[in-house]
Amino acid sequence: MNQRSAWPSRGLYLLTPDEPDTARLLARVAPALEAGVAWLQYRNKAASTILRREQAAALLALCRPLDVPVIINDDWRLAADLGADGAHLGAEDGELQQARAALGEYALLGASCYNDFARAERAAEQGADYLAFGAFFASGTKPLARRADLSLLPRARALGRPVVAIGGISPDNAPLLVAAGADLLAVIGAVFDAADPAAAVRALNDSFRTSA
Ligand SMILES: Cc1ncc(COP(=O)(O)OP(=O)(O)O)c(N)n1
Ligand SMILES: Cc1ncsc1CCOP(=O)(O)O
Ligand SMILES: [Mg+2]
Repeated sequence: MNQRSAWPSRGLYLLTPDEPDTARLLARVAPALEAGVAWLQYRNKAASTILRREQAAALLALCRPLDVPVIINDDWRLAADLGADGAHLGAEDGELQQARAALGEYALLGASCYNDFARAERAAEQGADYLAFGAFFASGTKPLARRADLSLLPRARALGRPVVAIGGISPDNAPLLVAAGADLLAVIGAVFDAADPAAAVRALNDSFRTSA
């Protein structure tokens, strides 16, 4: 798509749930997008290679007209093949420099930094566009996720990249994270398990207005 500087660097970073049915995935994501999402990550830890390709392509088609960037979790090769807007790499997901070479200078590349500031410094040096920390709270989606301390967020701002917080984020605890320095809140369950996902998106977005 276009230049990453054109995308917002503050707001809700919505991650998809492990939804096996592509039509239903789109039907679940669309109202959330309407309610206001800064970035979307395609994440499906249960899908086959074929299904991930189908779902990622379908989400790209949905998001393009809305100018919402689509970032592919785990698999920068799939992101490159589909011309997605970026990729998110954790500790097991390959090298940032290889992803950059494949995806180009305008791709949004994210790195999981867990609770590890030194890892964030290295990721920034290696070209990550944003740095993700967490889990800050108990996550129903990923119960065994490493936990992170809130004190990382103000420190991470010094690295000069958007700071993403993840893990058990809800409208109740979101203002804490924003006040501590998170630029983007990465969320799955609080939106997709909510009775009214669009209302949950609006409530999460409110935390950027109520916090300093
Ligand atoms: C924005 C964001 N932050 C962290 C993660 C977690 O990445 P990873 O540690 O590779 O774990 P999985 O998501 O692959 O289970 C993420 N996906 N997005
Ligand atoms: C992928 C990931 N990494 C740390 S927690 C988590 C899951 C986030 O989902 P939820 O918002 O439902 O806790
Ligand atoms: Mg991963």
